Amino acid sequence: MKLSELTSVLTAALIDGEETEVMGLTSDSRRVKPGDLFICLPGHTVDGHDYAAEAVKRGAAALVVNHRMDLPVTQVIVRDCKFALAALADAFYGQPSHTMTMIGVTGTNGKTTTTTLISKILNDFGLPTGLIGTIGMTYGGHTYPMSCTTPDALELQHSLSEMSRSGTQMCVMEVSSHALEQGRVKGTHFRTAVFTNLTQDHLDYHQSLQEYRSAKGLFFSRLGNAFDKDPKRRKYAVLNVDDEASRVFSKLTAAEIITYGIHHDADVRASRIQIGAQGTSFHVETFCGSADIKLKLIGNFNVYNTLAAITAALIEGVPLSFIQQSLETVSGVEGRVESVDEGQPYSVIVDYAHTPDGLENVLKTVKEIAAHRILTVFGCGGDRDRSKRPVMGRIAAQWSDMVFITSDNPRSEDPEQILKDIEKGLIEDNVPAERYLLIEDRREAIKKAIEMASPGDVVLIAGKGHETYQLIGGKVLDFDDRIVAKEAIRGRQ
Ligand SMILES: CC(=O)N[C@H]1[C@@H](OP(=O)(O)OP(=O)(O)OC[C@H]2O[C@@H](n3ccc(=O)[nH]c3=O)[C@H](O)[C@@H]2O)O[C@H](CO)[C@@H](O)[C@@H]1O[C@H](C)C(=O)N[C@@H](C)C(=O)N[C@H](CCC(=O)O)C(=O)O
Ligand SMILES: Nc1ncnc2c1ncn2[C@@H]1O[C@H](COP(=O)(O)OP(=O)(O)OP(=O)(O)O)[C@@H](O)[C@H]1O
Ligand SMILES: N[C@H](CCC[C@H](N)C(=O)O)C(=O)O
Ligand SMILES: [Mg+2]
Repeated sequence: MKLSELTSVLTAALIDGEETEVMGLTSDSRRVKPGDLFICLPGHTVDGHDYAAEAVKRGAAALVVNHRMDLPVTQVIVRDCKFALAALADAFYGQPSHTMTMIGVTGTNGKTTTTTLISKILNDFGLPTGLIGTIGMTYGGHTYPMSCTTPDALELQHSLSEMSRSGTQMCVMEVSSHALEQGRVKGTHFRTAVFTNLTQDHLDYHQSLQEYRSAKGLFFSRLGNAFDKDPKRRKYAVLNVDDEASRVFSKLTAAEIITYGIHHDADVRASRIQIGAQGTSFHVETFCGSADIKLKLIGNFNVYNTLAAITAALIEGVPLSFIQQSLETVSGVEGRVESVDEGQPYSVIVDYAHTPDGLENVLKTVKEIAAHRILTVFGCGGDRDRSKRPVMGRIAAQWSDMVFITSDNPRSEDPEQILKDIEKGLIEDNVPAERYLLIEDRREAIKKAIEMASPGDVVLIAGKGHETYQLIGGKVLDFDDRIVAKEAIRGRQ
């Protein structure tokens, strides 16, 4: 593609240098191939401008910069390189989000679950639907790994173009607060933006809960308009009425607002909720009739995730009776309240709860189904929100009979210190020392919990869900809670 053709999407750009052919786009100097356009991004750790010379050495055909650099290549000078990246990626890959119907889901918890439910319903309905999120990217029956829950604009637009080329008509994706703040989804045209909930997380990155909420709010303020001559271009904001952040988001958006919830009046509202060890049932009243929903998923929080999915599917014109049937056949979401069953007389559940609210919700659910004691194994990620550690410690102790505090991706931090940060919450709450153990090695912690389980007990292993690794120092070690738990159960038998 000619540079001038590509940069025509940038209104206020100054081109300094000769016309050139652009073979590819990249914002990482280590990945530059001859003929690439290198976009210099100011990051949180380093500034991409400092790597422009390396990019040129590797054969970059031109640079996108926010100030002219003393380098012998054509330069596109823009005010905002991140905006330019999003606009150029969208144009270079042929505006793939315009060729598919895009549904995005944001919120602290429930994004993976809700996106999985929406894509299941739409695929069952015969609409080929792709999925992008924490577990990876799925379309056409294959799953591909992704770098982040929400990939950066380049990886995203490239992935969307592949998806679209394969005949995928719709795409459901998780939209993280990091992505919104960094403009990773700028240039992606969503029809529907879904909000699950907002509770504490990522306070390492966003300075306060207000800033975190503002980042989420960007999804709704950027969404677009409810009124368009073409019904396909109308925008919808699907909001959880029981979460107070929805009131803020409803004021930010020009899209049509459709609400769901349990405790307040909503367009899609659940009642008569029954939660059991085998599944959940509830009645739903919607703007398209009512139905009784039966799920194999357990937990009150999954009622919310399901209501969000029902609302998004109704917007796409899927009949409620069809949605009801499709939901009945959802077997579960990988690593979310997933049972590890080796025929043992106690239950073992692996879950991805890694926030205070997530942990409290899953523990409340376990409490409802546990015949006897609850033994919880969990930790907190290194290089992530430190303030959530004692809070999660307190919650774990409040809802469990025995707590095993252990490692969950310590990354560059000292694992022992993370365990101590969690323990502070238990000490402040005067939790007796015999009710918890600090075991740095996660394998040992899981083994110990399983050894201590009696018939009727539930061992909850939280935080890593579907993850198949443990990040320690700079190392990525193989680790899967489900496999380790199975080995421990078999070892005990
Ligand atoms: C905090 C955060 O989000 N960081 C992301 C950010 O990194 P950064 O700003 O530090 O980038 P940087 O290292 O300063 O580099 C700046 C620029 O220089 C370039 N560079 C850098 C070095 C070099 O040698 N050459 C070079 O060209 C880089 O490619 C980049 O373009 O931009 C990078 C490129 O897009 C991301 O990979 C990186 O995500 C890191 C890996 C990460 O861990 N992110 C997590 C926190 C995250 O995004 N999580 C959310 C999920 C959260 C949730 O909802 O639970 C997600 O969406 O996954
Ligand atoms: N609606 C919800 N409200 C509160 N907690 C939830 C909700 N849905 C799921 N959870 C809990 O949070 C955990 C993570 O769920 P899920 O993976 O769906 O969330 P996510 O938002 O995608 O997380 P991430 O930010 O890591 O991508 C689950 O294992 C469960 O314990
Ligand atoms: N998307 C979340 C996942 C956390 C999962 C947990 N296992 C951890 O590593 O902290 C994050 O990046 O903060
Ligand atoms: Mg997720």
